[in-house]
Amino acid sequence: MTNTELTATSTALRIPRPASPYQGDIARYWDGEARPVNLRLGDVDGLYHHHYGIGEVDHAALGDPEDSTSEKKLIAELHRLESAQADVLLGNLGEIGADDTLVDAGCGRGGSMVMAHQRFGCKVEGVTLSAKQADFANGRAAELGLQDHVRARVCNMLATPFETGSVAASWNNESSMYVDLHDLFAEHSRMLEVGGRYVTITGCWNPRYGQPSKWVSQINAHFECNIHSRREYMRAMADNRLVPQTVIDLTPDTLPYWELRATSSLVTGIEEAFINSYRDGSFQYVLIAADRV
Ligand SMILES: C[S@@+](CC[C@H](N)C(=O)[O-])C[C@H]1O[C@@H](n2cnc3c(N)ncnc32)[C@H](O)[C@@H]1O
Ligand SMILES: CC(C)=CCC/C(C)=C/COP(=O)(O)OP(=O)(O)O
Ligand SMILES: [Mg+2]
Repeated sequence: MTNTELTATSTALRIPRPASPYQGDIARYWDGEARPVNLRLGDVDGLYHHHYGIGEVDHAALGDPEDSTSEKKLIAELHRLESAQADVLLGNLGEIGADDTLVDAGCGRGGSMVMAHQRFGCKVEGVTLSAKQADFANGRAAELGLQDHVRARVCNMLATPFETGSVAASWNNESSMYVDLHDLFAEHSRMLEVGGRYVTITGCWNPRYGQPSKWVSQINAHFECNIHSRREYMRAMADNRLVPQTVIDLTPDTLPYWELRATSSLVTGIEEAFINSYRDGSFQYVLIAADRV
């Protein structure tokens, strides 16, 4: 059964059959996801993210914690830090023209895709396992009048429909912990043009710690994902003609986001695991930008 064959029950919706039982679980997970920490932040300006934030907290913007508007200000500040994260990723894609095509692998509700189009004026194609997310992202694109430039579809990022060598730049924003990295980078390498750019922002376990810590295991269980080590990223890129140009340890930049989030009413229970693993060095938040050679 290939990725493009359709299930009997979902033919009307043209949803491809998941490539594995695991991918079926992940599709169901994201179809059912509706955490206020994601929806209320997205409601701030209509950019819906499923990634975390970076940068210094603007304490002046938070105002007086006793004030009746303090929760609203806190939500706006967390959202600003999440959009700042996407801005940093997009800033590492290199020179992108309006005629280029970009691919967001594991696009979620599409916030980064809209930001990419607004920044470069180009076409942005996203893939997600979740039909609900793809519908949501396409709905937002239509509301913004961007349906000709921003499109999400239900598709396995390991077997995309994009032509070989047709993509100027592609990325994974907190979505590479759901797949085998060799398979993932082989597919990015295939779709990217020679000289094209690949960028990921991801959490990875630190080989210096030894093995995944209990906090990393807790994050894996919480999201049903499988966090890779930093070494695995480097090896799998090297094996697939992706040569790192920039590696940034964003761990110190993401801690303020987590410390702020831990004080909000929108906590989900996973904050302690991120804060402790970033502090004990067992887990790192990194950006890797690589050229397709
Ligand atoms: C944590 S969310 C990140 C969403 C988005 N990148 C963002 O920054 O808002 C993870 C995403 O990866 C997607 N995903 C996981 N495995 C996938 C696969 N094999 N193919 C396509 N998408 C996948 C999920 O459907 C989900 O949209
Ligand atoms: C850095 C790592 C390990 C990320 C794991 C992938 C993931 C679930 C990201 C955030 O999604 P989300 O925005 O839906 O999560 P939350 O509800 O916690 O904000
Ligand atoms: Mg979130």
